[in-house]
Parts: sequence; structure tokens; C-alpha cells
Amino acid sequence: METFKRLKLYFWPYRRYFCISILSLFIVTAVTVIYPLILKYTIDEVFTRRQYALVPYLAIGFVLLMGIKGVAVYYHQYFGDLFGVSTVYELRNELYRKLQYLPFRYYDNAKTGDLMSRLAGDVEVFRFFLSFGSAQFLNFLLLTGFGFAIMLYLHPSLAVVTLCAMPFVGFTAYRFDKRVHVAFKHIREAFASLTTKVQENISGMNTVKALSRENNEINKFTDKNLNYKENHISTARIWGTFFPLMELFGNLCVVALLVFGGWLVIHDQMKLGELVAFFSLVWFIIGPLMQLGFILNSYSQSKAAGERLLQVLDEEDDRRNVPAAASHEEELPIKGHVQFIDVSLAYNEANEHALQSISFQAAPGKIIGLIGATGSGKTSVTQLISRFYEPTAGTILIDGKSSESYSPQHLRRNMGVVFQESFLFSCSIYDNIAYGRPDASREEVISAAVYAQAHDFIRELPDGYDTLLGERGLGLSGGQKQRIAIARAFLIKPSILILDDATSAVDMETEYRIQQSLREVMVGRTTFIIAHRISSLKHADEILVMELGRVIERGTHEQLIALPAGAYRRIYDIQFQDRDQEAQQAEGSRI
Ligand SMILES: Nc1ncnc2c1ncn2[C@@H]1O[C@H](COP(=O)(O)OP(=O)(O)OP(=O)(O)O)[C@@H](O)[C@H]1O
Repeated sequence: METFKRLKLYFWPYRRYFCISILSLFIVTAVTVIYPLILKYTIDEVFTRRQYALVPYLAIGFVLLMGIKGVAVYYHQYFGDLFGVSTVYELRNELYRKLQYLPFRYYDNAKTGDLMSRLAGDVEVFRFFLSFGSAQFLNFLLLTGFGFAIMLYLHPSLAVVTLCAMPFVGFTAYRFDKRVHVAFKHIREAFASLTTKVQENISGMNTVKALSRENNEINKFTDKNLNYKENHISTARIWGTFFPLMELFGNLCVVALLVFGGWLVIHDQMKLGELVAFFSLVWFIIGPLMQLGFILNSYSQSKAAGERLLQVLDEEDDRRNVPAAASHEEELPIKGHVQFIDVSLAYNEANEHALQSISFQAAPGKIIGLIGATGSGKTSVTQLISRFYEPTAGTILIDGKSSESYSPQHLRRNMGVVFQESFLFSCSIYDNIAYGRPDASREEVISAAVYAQAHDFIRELPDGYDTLLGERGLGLSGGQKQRIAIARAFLIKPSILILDDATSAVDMETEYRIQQSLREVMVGRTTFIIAHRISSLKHADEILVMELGRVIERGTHEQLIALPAGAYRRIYDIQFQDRDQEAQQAEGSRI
């Protein structure tokens, strides 16, 4: 119940729909249990006493009752659905909102398949109980309660004899629920594993094909598919075993009714109409009792689903990190002065020293380059600036104020980040560039593309800026995708621009032109360039050379190559040695 209490926020506003649905259900149940009484009356009063003049009235009354029942069924189902659908509409929106604001840290361990199944599957399971399960449970209580009350009223001893096998039906239903609950759980797990496999396979199709692992992939999928099939078959076995059992016990009730009831009628201790009424009523009790397992199952499944939804909703998100001062965000326009004072970062216990005591200053208008071996901490530095992660020690100042005094959203609105793996949405190139500023004019979008050296190749595409991209920007080369991502960042006119290996797939000449553009676009703003190629950052105002989470050298390109035994000098020598050798070879071949 605790789970439902905590999710009350989502269904309580729609309680009116639930009440209408339940009220309608009450009418449906009342009309349903009146049927046997009409039957009893028709047999005992009309046919036995030959009062045939009453038949038209009874027929009209019957039709009227059916009409009332029909309308009530409609309201019960419609408002029940409305209740469930409206609730999960809110819930799904809140979950999606949550996903947008969950910190990077959360996504480090999250699995796409799992999150998808929560948003789609668990929400549906929850809706099913709200729309049908809860009403079914009330229906069960009402039908059995009313039915039993009428049976007791008509003939108490026959009621007791008839219902003597009922506990067996209840017990079998309970056992069925236990078994089928586990079986359904296995089916859901097998299905989640199957869909995760498909999702991974499609995402990694390049690797599969490049390594010719198609057959291996097919075999792995077949195994998972087989597991899914077998789980379904074993569930079918449970159904096949328990349902006839429940039906058997239900029919024992009917046999008891016919034997004892028949004997009573033969000995004139009961009227025939009463026996027929009993016969109908007993099924109103057996039917819902057989469904009890289902109802309980629906309840326990929705409870489990609700818990999984709460796990996501309870996660701390970026919105909770908004400091009081950030409510006056407009008073804090960001110029882009970034300062690190003894900043350290540990992602987790296994990785305690991603960054150690980093200090530097980046004034607006400056370009800071970061270079170093892979895993040395370059990206981590920039992730702290944009508050994707929080430092474990030290202080980060943005325009002289702690980065924590800005909300992550406000900070990021003033920042342009281009990752090495540029993600493009499956929409037009134009919309991809305008993603961060949908209100930008067409001229501004084109100008950003021109600066990012993307305009020329976009113009040559059949539909130009309106060219639609595939799910992962398919149809474009790596360098083209990177340039669209750079245009996207340029368009928001960021106070701080971070290019994380963002031109690694771009040829040297184009990269040089992008660097020229940078100087123009980023006047008075701060730029961080992470690169492995010295040519990408040799014009930076300051270059930080990183190793094992520390800054081991800093200075301009000229200052750093002047350090003969320095790490930067070593990288420089490696990168330029080949070029020098090539130049010498070219010179030699010309002679
Ligand atoms: N999300 C994360 N969770 C745990 N550890 C991480 C995470 N991101 C990075 N690390 C670890 O932190 C260290 C620094 O990583 P970082 O990505 O900053 O290096 P980098 O210099 O940018 O590397 P590259 O040049 O390969 O991009 C590495 O040891 C890396 O494994």
C-alpha cells in the first residue's frame, strides 16, 4: 500500500473518474444479481401459477434492466480507462521529465533497455491495475457479497452445502497466483533480455558486420528467443493445470447444489425457481473466485512496477541542485571566466583519482588547450565546468562565483559542448543545428554553418539544410557530423565553448579554417579545446598537459616545446617526426 500512497500524487487528481467508474460498477453488480431473482419470479409466479399476462411486463422490465446495465457497463469501463490513462499520462510525463534532469552519474550505470521497459512496460502494468485490476477486485467483493447474501436469504442450508467446495476453489486460485506470478516475472525478464539484445545489435551493427559476427549474433538471439518461448510454454502449463482444477471444484459446487437442491425441490421444500436462481448465483461466486488469482497477481505486479517507477522518481536530479541564488539567474549573466582551485574528482571508489588538485584560470577571450594520454583526465576537467559531475574537493569559480551558485541548466545554456561522438537527431540538418536555439533565424543558422565549415557540403546535398538524417545521422561522414555539431554549438553563442576532440575526424585544412572561425566567433568568450593533435591546439593561449589526473606542464606552444625533456615536447616530436621524415623523403625523391 505504501507504494500506492507514494504514487497518490498522480492518481488522486483523477479520483472523480474512479468514483464514477465504481458507482457504475455497483449498478452493474446490482442488476446482475437481480437477474436470478427475476428468473425465480418468472418460474415460480408466472409459469407455475400460469399468470401469462405478466410476461410482457417482465419482458419490458428485463429489457429496461439490460439497458441500465449496458449504460452502467459503458460508464464503468470508460471512466475506469480514463482514470488509468490520465494517471499514467502524468506519470509518464514526469518520468520523462526526470530522465531529462537525471545527472550524468546516473546514466553511467543505467541500461537503456531497463529504462525503456520502466517507461513503457511498468507504466502499463500500473495502468492495468488502476483501470481494471482495482475495479475487478471491488467487483469480486460486490458479486460474492451480494450473491452469497441472496443465497442465504433464499435458502441458508442450501447456500452452505453449495458453497462447501468454495474454499478449494479459493485455495487453488491462491496457489495459481503464486506460480503464475513467478512465471510472468520470468516472461518479462526474458522479454527484456530479448529486446536489449535487439537494441544492442542494431546499435552495434557496424561492429557486427565488420567482424563478420552475423551468425554468432543470430545464435545468441535464437537462444534468447528460445528462452522466451520456453517461459511462455511453462506458463501455459501452469494455466493448463490450474484452470481445470478450479473448474472441477466449481463444478463440485454445482453438483452439490443440484443433488441437494433437487432433493429439496422433489420433497417440496424448495421451489423450482429458487433452484434455478441458485444455479445462476453460484456462478457469480465461482467466476470471480477463479479470477481472484488474476486480480491478486495484477495487484502484486502493479506494486512491483510502482516500486520500479519510484526508484527512478526518487533519484536526485539536477533540479534539486538549484541554489537559492539561481532564482535570480538573469542577474548572473555568464561572461566565461573559469577558475579551478585545487580541484579533485573521484567518479567512484574504483577510480579515486580521475583528477587531482587541478588549478588554472581561463579568462574570457582566451583559448585553453588540454592534451595528454588517453584517460589522463581532459574530459573530466570540462565535465566539471558544465557541472555534469561535481568535484570531490576544491573550488570551481565561474566569473568569480562558485559554480554551485548557478543552476546546471543556466550554466549549460551559456555553454556550447561538442563531443567527439557527435549525436545528431533524426530530423533535418537545419533542425539539428537549431536544436539549442529553435528561435534562431535562418540567416543565423546558415552563418553558424559557414563558421563551422559545414555550409558548403550542406549546400551540395539534394535537399540542402532540409536534408533528413537517419536515427544516428546516417548518410554523413564523421567529419561532416562533427561540423554540424560545431555549428550547433556556435549558434547558441556560448560564453564558454568546449570542443572535446571535436575536430578529430575533420581534415587538417578544414580544421585550420574552423580555428580561424573560432577566433571570430569566440571574441570575448572562453574556449576549451581537447585534442590529441598538437596542430589542433598550438594556437591556444595556454596549454595544459595532463597525466594521470594531474596537470604536469602548462604554457604556450612555444614555451612547451622549449622544454627539451617535457611531455609536450615528446608528443610534438612524435607527431612532427613523421612529417619531417616525409618532407625529407619528398625532397630526396625530387633530387
Ligand atoms: N563516467 C565515468 N565513470 C567512472 N570513471 C570515469 C568516467 N569517466 C571517466 N572515467 C575515468 O576517469 C579517468 C579520466 O577520464 P577522462 O575521460 O577524463 O580522460 P581523457 O583524458 O578525456 O581520455 P580520452 O583522451 O580517452 O578521452 C579515466 O581513468 C576514466 O576511466
